Amino acid sequence: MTQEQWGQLKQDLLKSIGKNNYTNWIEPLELADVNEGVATFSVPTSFLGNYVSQNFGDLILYKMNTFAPEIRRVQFRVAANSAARPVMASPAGARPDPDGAADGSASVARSGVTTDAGQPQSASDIRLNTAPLDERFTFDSFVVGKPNELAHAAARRVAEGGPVTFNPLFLYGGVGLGKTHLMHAIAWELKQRSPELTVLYLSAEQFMYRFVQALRDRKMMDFKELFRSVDVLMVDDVQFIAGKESTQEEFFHTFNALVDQNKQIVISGDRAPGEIANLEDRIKSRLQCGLVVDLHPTDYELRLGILQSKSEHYARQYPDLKLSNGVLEFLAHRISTNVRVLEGALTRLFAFASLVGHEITLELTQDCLADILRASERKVSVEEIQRQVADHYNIRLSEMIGPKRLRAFARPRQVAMYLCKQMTSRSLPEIGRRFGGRDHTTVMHGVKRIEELQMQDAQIAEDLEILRRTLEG
Ligand SMILES: Nc1ncnc2c1ncn2[C@@H]1O[C@H](COP(=O)(O)OP(=O)(O)OP(=O)(O)O)[C@@H](O)[C@H]1O
Repeated sequence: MTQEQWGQLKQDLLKSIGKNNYTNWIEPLELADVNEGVATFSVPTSFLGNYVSQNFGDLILYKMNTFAPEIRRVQFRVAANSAARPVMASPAGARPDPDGAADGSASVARSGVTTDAGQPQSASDIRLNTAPLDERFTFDSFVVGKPNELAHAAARRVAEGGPVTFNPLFLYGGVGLGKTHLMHAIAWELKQRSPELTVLYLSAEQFMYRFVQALRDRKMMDFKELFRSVDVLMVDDVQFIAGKESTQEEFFHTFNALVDQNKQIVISGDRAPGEIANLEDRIKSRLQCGLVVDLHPTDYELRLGILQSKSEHYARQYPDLKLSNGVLEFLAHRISTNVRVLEGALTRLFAFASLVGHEITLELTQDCLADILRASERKVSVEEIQRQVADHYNIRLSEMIGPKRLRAFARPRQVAMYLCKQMTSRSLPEIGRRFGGRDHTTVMHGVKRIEELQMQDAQIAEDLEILRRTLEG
């Protein structure tokens, strides 16, 4: 593998991974040596090497193999003239610079956002496994609704910078409701508005990992200096330190030192501070000193908003794909677990539809997401739907299921069929059977008719909304 070939390969990588990734991660690499099937790259910082190894290692190896099939492995070494020093001995070495700049300074990183992913190390010369902030997690991409509006407003307030009004900001909520997203959004915004600030974002697990490492390497002074010299400290998933006494102790001192200096702290947890078991009382009370805000479980409107926003993104990515009316509504109704699951469902749906080159219809959605839908299925039965709809329209159950085609019965019947299709995972033939043994094409026609009507007829749209809410309990 020659330097010239590596040059060509870099151009190839630029096309595959985009300019930003290329500039941040590939440009700083130098091909140092290829020996006995191992290609060694020299990197300016251990962070960069570790990140590239994890995220692009396979791709680089794959592409190298097109020139040099004998290469079996790629590895990354911190350049001898760079600071190949323990990360904690020199905080700047721990700086995962999203701009990809080589870091040669020995003081605490300024104008940078420092992040840690908290995974174990993968190479002996790389002390910390760090990761940049997720580019997707910004305020722009965060959809605001009733359940998260307070948390969002508080996060915005902190992200504006300026005098610290509440310290700490404590964000909590269940799995996948946007805590990490908001933390990253604050960090991005601060970085943009006040590049001179040092913002340190890390998980509580990573805090512990660094602490333990510092103890082991007798670098506690450096550790303390790093954590006490930041302008903004953000610690994700604080519940992790529960039950870990020495880490709690150190966290407590760090916390106090920063509050004394009037530095902003943002913490997230999976529950309110007072409810985290095995967390020292003095820490609980410190965490409650500022503003504690809750990300509530999503409601239908928020889920729909998030789906709409994400599907706009996919529409740009897959411009030829059509999305039928009612699909997003269906998903927002049926998947109420958390946003992560909702996002995963949409990603799979678009990827699948683009593979088969088919419009995203309700049928395709149900096929493609059968497992997710089953897992989050509400216990609404066809019978319950029929009963509720009959009640709503003041007709008898026997009239709804019976053979009469009078409009006064037929329309409620179609509404009920539509709701069965939306709210249960029953197939069209199954639904047909439960509506007096009707054919699946009759059900399909009914479902289509209601899909059209709800766009044109406000009364039908309202009926559907009321019925859904009642059925969801
Ligand atoms: N309001 C929202 N608008 C847009 N995307 C959201 C929203 N809430 C959550 N998400 C997305 O859902 C996914 C999960 O969110 P996030 O990782 O922030 O959850 P979390 O609360 O930190 O979960 P965990 O407790 O598992 O750490 C992310 O991809 C995030 O972008």
